Amino acid sequence: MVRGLSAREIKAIDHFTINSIGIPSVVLMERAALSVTEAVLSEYDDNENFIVVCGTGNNGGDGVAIARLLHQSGKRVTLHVIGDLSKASEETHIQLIIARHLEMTISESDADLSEQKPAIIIDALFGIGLDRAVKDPYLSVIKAINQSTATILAVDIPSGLSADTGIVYNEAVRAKKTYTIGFWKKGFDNDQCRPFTGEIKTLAIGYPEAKFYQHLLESE
Ligand SMILES: NC(=O)C1=CN([C@@H]2O[C@H](COP(=O)(O)OP(=O)(O)OC[C@H]3O[C@@H](n4cnc5c(N)ncnc54)[C@H](O)[C@@H]3O)[C@@H](O)[C@H]2O)[C@@H](O)CC1
Ligand SMILES: [K+]
Repeated sequence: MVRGLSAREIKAIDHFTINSIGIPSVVLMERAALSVTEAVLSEYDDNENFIVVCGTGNNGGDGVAIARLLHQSGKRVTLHVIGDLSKASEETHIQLIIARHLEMTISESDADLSEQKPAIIIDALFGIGLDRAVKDPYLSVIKAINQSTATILAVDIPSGLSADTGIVYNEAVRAKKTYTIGFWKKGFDNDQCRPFTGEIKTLAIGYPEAKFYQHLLESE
């Protein structure tokens, strides 16, 4: 079994893939979105309503792209973006422009998160960039997600969980299933994270084979 990687190792592989191999960041993001959307539709295609809850980092960017792809496949998609949009990453900013051009409505509040009867909520608030306890507005959104009756699916890692330790800082999304991007996270080996990750599926998104990035991995 391939060992789980730390957030630092994955970020180094991302940087190497983008800057030394030459696969643009938004291409990786689009491939991540395509892989998650395909996996979600293969399992939950009979669902009509989706709520995608996004942060402003690249995990959020994955989420905006997933929302757009679900929208284009004819699903009813409500897209929430939580946080200061002016601080959105470059890739997430691009995804938001695309979504707006496709006339998707983008809600910046989490008001109707629990009222609506969404069949599925997709958690794209935080990914491997989470490095501290979550505060409002994210904290109340995570609680609202966990209180909903929806099926909860996490993008890359359930928001609130440390990718390195598998431990919850203070609150985390309790997902039924986690679609993790590219690599198994070191924290997933900690069984305490199972109530938050649910079943984990690792999705390939075109990272180079291990021989190209072996030199970036911390020694065992
Ligand atoms: N091109 C790329 O680099 C790719 C990135 N991917 C996605 O990008 C994610 C990593 O994205 P980012 O590194 O932008 O980080 P995240 O999107 O995980 O987090 C966003 C930002 O939140 C801040 N933050 C951390 N803890 C916080 C807290 N408790 N409260 C408020 N803000 C907090 C950090 O500054 C972090 O940059 C992965 O999990 C994955 O989903 C994938 O799409 C693969 C390709
Ligand atoms: K997430």
